[in-house]
Amino acid sequence: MTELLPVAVLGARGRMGSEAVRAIGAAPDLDLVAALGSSDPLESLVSAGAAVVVDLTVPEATASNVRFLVDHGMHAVVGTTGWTADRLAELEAQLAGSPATGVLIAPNFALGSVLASAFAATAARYFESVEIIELHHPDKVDAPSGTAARTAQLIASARAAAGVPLAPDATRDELDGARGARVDGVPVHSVRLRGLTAHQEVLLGSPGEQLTIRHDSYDRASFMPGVLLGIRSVAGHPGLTVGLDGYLDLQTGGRS
Ligand SMILES: NC(=O)C1=CN([C@@H]2O[C@H](COP(=O)(O)OP(=O)(O)OC[C@H]3O[C@@H](n4cnc5c(N)ncnc54)[C@H](O)[C@@H]3O)[C@@H](O)[C@H]2O)C=CC1
Ligand SMILES: O=C(O)C1=N[C@H](C(=O)O)C[C@H](O)C1
Repeated sequence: MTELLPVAVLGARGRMGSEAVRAIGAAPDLDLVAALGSSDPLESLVSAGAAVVVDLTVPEATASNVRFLVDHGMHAVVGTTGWTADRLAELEAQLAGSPATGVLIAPNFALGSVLASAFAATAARYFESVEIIELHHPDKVDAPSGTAARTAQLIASARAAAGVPLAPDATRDELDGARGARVDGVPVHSVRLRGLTAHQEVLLGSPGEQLTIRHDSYDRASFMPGVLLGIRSVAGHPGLTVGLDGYLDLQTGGRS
């Protein structure tokens, strides 16, 4: 008989955490050994024997949670937002002392979203203007979304590598926030609306044409295949991986 992989969830009673608990419970190769809420001690992960821990908590808690996991040699699959460049650098430094441990920081687990961000970064090299609109449920505590921030970073670095200048913008007189937040120079606009789940549009414009790359998560079920892929793959990817695309082959499968 093959051994089951012992998995724990942090934030297990939240919107994403409860969905992850269900998905892990239904997976024949995984064993849910702990499901922790905000007042449960992290030490119980050690006694439960968790090998992989999924963090779906809040931006204020996730960095210290992951620090604890790496300290205890547990692999981490993190969907929580709030991972600034400084926090990622600190985590990388910690992982250097724990070379067998894998951490996946995935701003978005939905395959369509990962693909949409990759398509947007490719397209952004060829268009004069680019802006992002992210749209979410109004219970979300952070803005802009982690996905939008990551997409903007991918777009900015693809444009910089291709020598594309900053998008033109003649705005001189602006009500604060009217042009959105700038993430690596890319304007990001956040909408919070009851009825929505998680949605994003990347608008790309050049003289006489526009391309819109849109992704919609209508249900948190959309994130679960990515969560399970992360759980099953993280031990095979020691060190830090940012973005589920790090575990996927996004090359086209076509023949030339
Ligand atoms: N990567 C992805 O695909 C996705 C990421 N998210 C992100 O996941 C995070 C959670 O989102 P939701 O589930 O919608 O939020 P939520 O507010 O429904 O759930 C968060 C849960 O974490 C708990 N919590 C807070 N601190 C904790 C701690 N120290 N230890 C254990 N539990 C703790 C809270 O009590 C709550 O139950 C957010 O950062 C969100 O942006 C959300 C959806 C998809
Ligand atoms: O809070 C959410 O709901 C989501 N958070 C993530 C983000 O901030 O990008 C992923 C997805 O957009 C849903």
